[in-house]
Amino acid sequence: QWRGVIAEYADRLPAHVQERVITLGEGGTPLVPSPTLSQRTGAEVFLKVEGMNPTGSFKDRGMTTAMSAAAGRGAKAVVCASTGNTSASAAAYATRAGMVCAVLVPDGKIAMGKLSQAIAHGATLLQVDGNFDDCLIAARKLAEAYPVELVNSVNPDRIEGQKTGAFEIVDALGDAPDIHVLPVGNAGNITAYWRGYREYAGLDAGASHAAVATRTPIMWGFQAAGAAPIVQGHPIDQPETIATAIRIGNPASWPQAEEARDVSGGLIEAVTDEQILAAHRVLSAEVGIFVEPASASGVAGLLRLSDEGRVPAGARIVITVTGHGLKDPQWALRTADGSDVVPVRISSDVVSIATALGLD
Ligand SMILES: Cc1ncc(COP(=O)(O)O)c(/C=C/C(=O)C(=O)O)c1O
Repeated sequence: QWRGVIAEYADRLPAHVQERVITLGEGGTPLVPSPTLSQRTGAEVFLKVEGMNPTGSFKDRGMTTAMSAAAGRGAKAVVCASTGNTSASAAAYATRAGMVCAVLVPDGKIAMGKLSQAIAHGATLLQVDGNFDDCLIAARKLAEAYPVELVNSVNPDRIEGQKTGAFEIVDALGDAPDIHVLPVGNAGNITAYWRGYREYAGLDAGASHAAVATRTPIMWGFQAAGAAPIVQGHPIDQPETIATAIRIGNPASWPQAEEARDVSGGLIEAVTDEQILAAHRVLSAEVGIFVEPASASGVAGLLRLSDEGRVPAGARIVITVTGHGLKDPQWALRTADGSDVVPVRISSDVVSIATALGLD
């Protein structure tokens, strides 16, 4: 029985998250080989399916540690800014911890699934007149001025929890992959994976443990073209993308993301909304995995680099797909040209149904 991220990796996590463990059984997510993407790219491609966490995204890895640390300090309330998944996760884990949860989200830019989760778990949700970056500034000021703990990925305990995704991949494959691919929004996750891979290779804080991996991977991060500050080299005041989870113009972990890119010999590039939606459809229609649009950004990037002949043949590649498709299901109900897919309405007689199914 998987015991959750803190119990499974206790010797690799700080003591202050272990005094009062708040867990919903997060982590231990599937690492699924993808013959479809392997054939398309000439590499050996695996998907780390983080939509299989308790609240449907990778955020749970960092929320168990951040909420446990807050509980250990006797906190009674937490706050976060969010494009949606952090708020869904914070609301669930705050409920588990018996704490009050306030979430600040960009007005009208949160996917319905995530909104319903935050409400279902009883969070106080404020739709702020501004974008995610404005929400994060407000949340940081609130936590400084009032007795509420900030659980965004600027909180180091979030990064500590999220690094366990890298541990699980090495534990499953026997070593680090050649290349790790993932979306980049606020850049906490690329920071966390890079930390996890380095520690498992016996570097940094991992130097006090026996190395599990013989190497670290090359890190490939992808931003949405309309929200690509790291790619452009400057903050984006009005970030725009249908991938609302990564609609972020001024990443909180910007320097750390650049360090992961540069030290690993990797890259951070942009993919268009069209490429993201095409990858989203490849995943659901050919691979069998349903993700929310932002989560397909890494697959979109890998497919583009493959088309450009930039994917090393035979490379072992892991792509983190970060959130479940149920978070933002509208994108499965639209065709490529944006028209709505309406399920066929039909009478109940079996002949009509057989005809509609092309069976007769
Ligand atoms: C599905 C999904 N995929 C990728 C990202 C980008 O990860 P980071 O680069 O670590 O920010 C997010 C981020 C969401 C939030 O930032 C939030 O929920 O406030 C996400 O929900």
